[in-house]
Amino acid sequence: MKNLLANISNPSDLRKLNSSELPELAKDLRAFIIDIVATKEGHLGASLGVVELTIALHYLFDTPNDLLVWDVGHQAYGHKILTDRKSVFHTNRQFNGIAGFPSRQESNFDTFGVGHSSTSISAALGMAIASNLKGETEKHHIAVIGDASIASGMAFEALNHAGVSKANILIILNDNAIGIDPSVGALKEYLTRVKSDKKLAAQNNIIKALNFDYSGPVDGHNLPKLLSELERLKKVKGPKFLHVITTKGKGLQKAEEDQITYHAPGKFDKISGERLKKEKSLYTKYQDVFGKTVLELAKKNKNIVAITPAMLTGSSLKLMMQEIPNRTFDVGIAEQHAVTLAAGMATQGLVPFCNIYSTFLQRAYDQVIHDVALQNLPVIFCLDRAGLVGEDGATHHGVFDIAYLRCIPNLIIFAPRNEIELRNILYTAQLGLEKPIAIRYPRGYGKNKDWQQPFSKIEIGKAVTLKQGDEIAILSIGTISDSVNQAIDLAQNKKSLAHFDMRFVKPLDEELLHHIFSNFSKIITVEDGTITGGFGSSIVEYATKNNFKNDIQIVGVPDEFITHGSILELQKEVGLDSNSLAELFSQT
Ligand SMILES: Cc1ncc(C[n+]2csc(CCOP(=O)(O)OP(=O)(O)O)c2C)c(N)n1
Ligand SMILES: CC(=O)[C@@H](O)[C@H](O)COP(=O)(O)O
Ligand SMILES: [Mg+2]
Repeated sequence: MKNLLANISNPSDLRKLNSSELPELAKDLRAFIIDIVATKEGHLGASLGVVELTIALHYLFDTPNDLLVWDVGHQAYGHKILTDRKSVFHTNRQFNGIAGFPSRQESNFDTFGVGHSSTSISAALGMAIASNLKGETEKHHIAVIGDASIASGMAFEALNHAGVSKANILIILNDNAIGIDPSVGALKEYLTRVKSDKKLAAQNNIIKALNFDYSGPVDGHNLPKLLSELERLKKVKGPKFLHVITTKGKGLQKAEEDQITYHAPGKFDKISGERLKKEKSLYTKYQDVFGKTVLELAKKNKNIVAITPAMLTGSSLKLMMQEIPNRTFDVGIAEQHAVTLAAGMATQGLVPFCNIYSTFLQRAYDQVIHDVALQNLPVIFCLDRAGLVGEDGATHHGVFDIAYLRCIPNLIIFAPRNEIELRNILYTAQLGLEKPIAIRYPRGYGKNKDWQQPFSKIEIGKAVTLKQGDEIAILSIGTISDSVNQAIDLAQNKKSLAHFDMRFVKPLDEELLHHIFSNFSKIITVEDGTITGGFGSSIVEYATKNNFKNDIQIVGVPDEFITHGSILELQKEVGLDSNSLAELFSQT
């Protein structure tokens, strides 16, 4: 059997095929995705689910002139392969390779940069309005959005606008009933009903009520049906909505059966789909330190509640969901709601642990300020994936949180040096701080086997001395202190280096700082967040305010967006690995 994909580099090649050949092409495309992701890793299930839809869209529409926007973009591997990137797809998400998400820098087929969800309808609507204003009335604008992503506030805001816009926009809802974890909420229940009750789709249809030409549900794996419905919609002007039903992981049995794991399964056998066994780590992931500790605390403190916006597995709050479901809330992709929900709970004496990846809290900034900090409500923000996250790249690095949180009054900011510190600050926070606190910790594993020690209370605003010295003071924050420790050992430096783990970005340990500034001529700050406005900046502010003239050097993430690659590669790139730090300390 000939491989149809072999002769296809871009949609112009694709459009030369007879439509009857497309199901065969779908098989080839799936096999290609599976083949590469099996060894190179990445997001799998979402792309497998939209293979037919991807082919149909590029076959029928005049991409890149017609504008196709993918929501999140983790499902766009097929799109990348069919748009000039087949030969480099093996570099997906790797350092110096192509990005894991659509990126305008990478291709003109990638009309909009994504990674965070629920932006596609707004972006496509903006493009459609621009086309109207330019008189390009025949242009098509298509947003492909998943069932979890469409439940987010931003997507609702865009639907509300699009429905009265008369813009030539087609919204395709790719409904597979799951996000990373199973989709939640009333919209999910409505969509489930629509799928089983065609009358409901035709009559009491909430999308129709918002002025869209609604069609569906359509089987998203049936190419002839998809093509004929898309052909029809191409001729309809104004806002249109196509409801497509797909199976996440389609075509790889294991991925269909275990959709949560196969969202991003790591390496697997491309034939059986079986995940390759990794050597079991002796250590625990920070997310599990959080998940296990919060569960332990919640068993004792009945006021504890926990919230996740759609990252039940990633945050490890699934542990608490399994045992205490009535106090664990997966609110879907709704970071803004998650924060204000926590604020409301706190007004009533509950103790909310609001777990949000550092990068996704960016979306709920006003809620943190206006709903939590301004009212001084004791919400406990747990910011997972802080620092460089690796292969997800620029859209996902949690490097801005220190800078964007540090300027907010009332907020305590803590970065644990290790698992024990994380455990103890979670314990301390639920004892009652009468203030909000943000606790930031990284992606991946810790380094202590026996972190499950008896709880001990952490004094707010108290730093610790990790190494005495008397010439250069190194001030670090969070888990980067490990690299600093190693660097101190490696440094070829005659000078005596002291190391302080400041722990709290806010409030700073001013007593210790006074001692440091009075006794060391040179101070180096090290953090895995942005240099601009971050922890180091807070030390410079302290020095200025107190009239200290010491030499201060800030080491951290430079003022640019950091690419994708392994965390170590990226640390090397920005000078935060132990060798780079050792070199710096040696030259000082
Ligand atoms: C603002 C934001 N919050 C959370 C995420 C993490 N995330 C990535 S994909 C995903 C699930 C998306 O589900 P859906 O839209 O249904 O697409 P599917 O994976 O099913 O194709 C989530 C929660 C994100 N990318 N952006
Ligand atoms: C696409 C997306 O936003 C998520 O799937 C993200 O990649 C999850 O990151 P973790 O693997 O760190 O949970
Ligand atoms: Mg989905």
